[in-house]
Amino acid sequence: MMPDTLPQTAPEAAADKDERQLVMDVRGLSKRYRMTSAVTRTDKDGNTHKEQYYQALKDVSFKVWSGDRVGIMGHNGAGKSTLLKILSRVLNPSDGEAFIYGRATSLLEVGTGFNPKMSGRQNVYLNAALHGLTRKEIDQRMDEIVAFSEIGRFIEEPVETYSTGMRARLGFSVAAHLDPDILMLDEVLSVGDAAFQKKCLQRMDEITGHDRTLLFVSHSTGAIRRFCDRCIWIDHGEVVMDDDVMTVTEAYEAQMMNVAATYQAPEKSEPAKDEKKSSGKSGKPDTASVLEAEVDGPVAELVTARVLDDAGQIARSVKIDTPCAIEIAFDVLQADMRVEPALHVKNEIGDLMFVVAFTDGDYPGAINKPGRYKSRARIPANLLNEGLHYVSVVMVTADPLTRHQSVDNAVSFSVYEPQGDDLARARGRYSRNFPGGLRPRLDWSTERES
Ligand SMILES: Nc1ncnc2c1ncn2[C@@H]1O[C@H](COP(=O)(O)OP(=O)(O)OP(=O)(O)O)[C@@H](O)[C@H]1O
Repeated sequence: MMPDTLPQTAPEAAADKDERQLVMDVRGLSKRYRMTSAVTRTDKDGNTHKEQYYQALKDVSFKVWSGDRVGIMGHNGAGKSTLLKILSRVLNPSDGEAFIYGRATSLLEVGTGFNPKMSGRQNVYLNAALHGLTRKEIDQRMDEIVAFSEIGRFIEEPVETYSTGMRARLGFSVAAHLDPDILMLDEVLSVGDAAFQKKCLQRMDEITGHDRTLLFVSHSTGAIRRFCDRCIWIDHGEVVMDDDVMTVTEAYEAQMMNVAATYQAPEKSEPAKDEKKSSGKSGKPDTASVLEAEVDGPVAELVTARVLDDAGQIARSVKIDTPCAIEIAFDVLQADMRVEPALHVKNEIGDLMFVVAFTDGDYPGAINKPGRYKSRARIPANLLNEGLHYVSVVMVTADPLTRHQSVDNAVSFSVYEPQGDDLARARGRYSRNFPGGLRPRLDWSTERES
């Protein structure tokens, strides 16, 4: 069993990290679920075996210090919710311990703890009291909790009449006003409507800004980057990485989503890899009216491609409000063939976002000499939407437009939105996820006319 309140002076509590207080000490947590019937499971090495028990967590250990904003991510069924349930004391571990030194509030507890027959208001009293607030403290916060939840007059109705979203809104509202030292949230952003998400996020900012601690379970690298500074990656019940948020989310995207910011042409003797198919006369171009090459021998060949950030460093992830560049090196192999590269940019579900033709007026290839050329195309800040982007490189010659080589998904990168100035990031006051492939920031000017 986990202590409800804290041993305030655990040995580790004195051994602060950067002078900060230890607020959570998770030691060797394991969880085995007993299955009602034996099931066949496939482990991460691809071996299948029959099991009566399912090991959802294996020897999970980590420490959290005050002010840490920890994202917990992993594939479906990785064990994230199981971990959060144990930390929220909704579930007992099979092995190990989790000490919490501070007042922890979990949306899980608050939301699932509602009594369906009681009104929203009664549930607020009940839940807030269960978390140690006095009647006077609850009275002081009640209006704010109700207003924040946007439940309106339904606050007097029984919770069983609420939609899932309303329940989640009230749950978050109570959790967020309990003044917790540690706030634990499980995909809160996926429930409730999108406008409410923004309020939750702002509130998370407010309440995590003052040395409060956040544990946030999510599938979304974007959400974790926005709200966390550290990330724990759980895979098949085990911690595979625990580091700063960019290091972990980039590694996650590289492994789980094949994001790769560099491309190197295969050795001549090797066939091209499937996922980065290099095609000459075969393969379909993304645009119509491009002729296939009819000349003898290769005309041009992509040698390397890289995604670079604003500082010229290789980048697998790029902030939405900073420019980046696609840099390619290519060989022109025949004289008098004015080779020009083009870029095709797709989003993570494979929709073509746009094609960029070659527009470098100073291109030395205009003199038609064979040789190696290096070219950079700069993608402006505030153009792409959040999410993954895959860049294919195509080598063409004009008149008639002929495609000589196309390297599908040569490089990829993710665009993410950190916290900060919404007006500078084309977000304005729009709280939802932006639909559409692009998210340009246009210059608006407004005058009063009457
Ligand atoms: N009560 C239960 N009995 C048996 N197995 C369970 C039970 N609860 C969860 N599991 C199993 O434990 C594993 C981990 O589940 P958990 O919900 O913690 O994963 P998760 O990482 O939160 O997944 P998701 O991202 O899909 O929500 C899953 O394989 C799940 O099927």
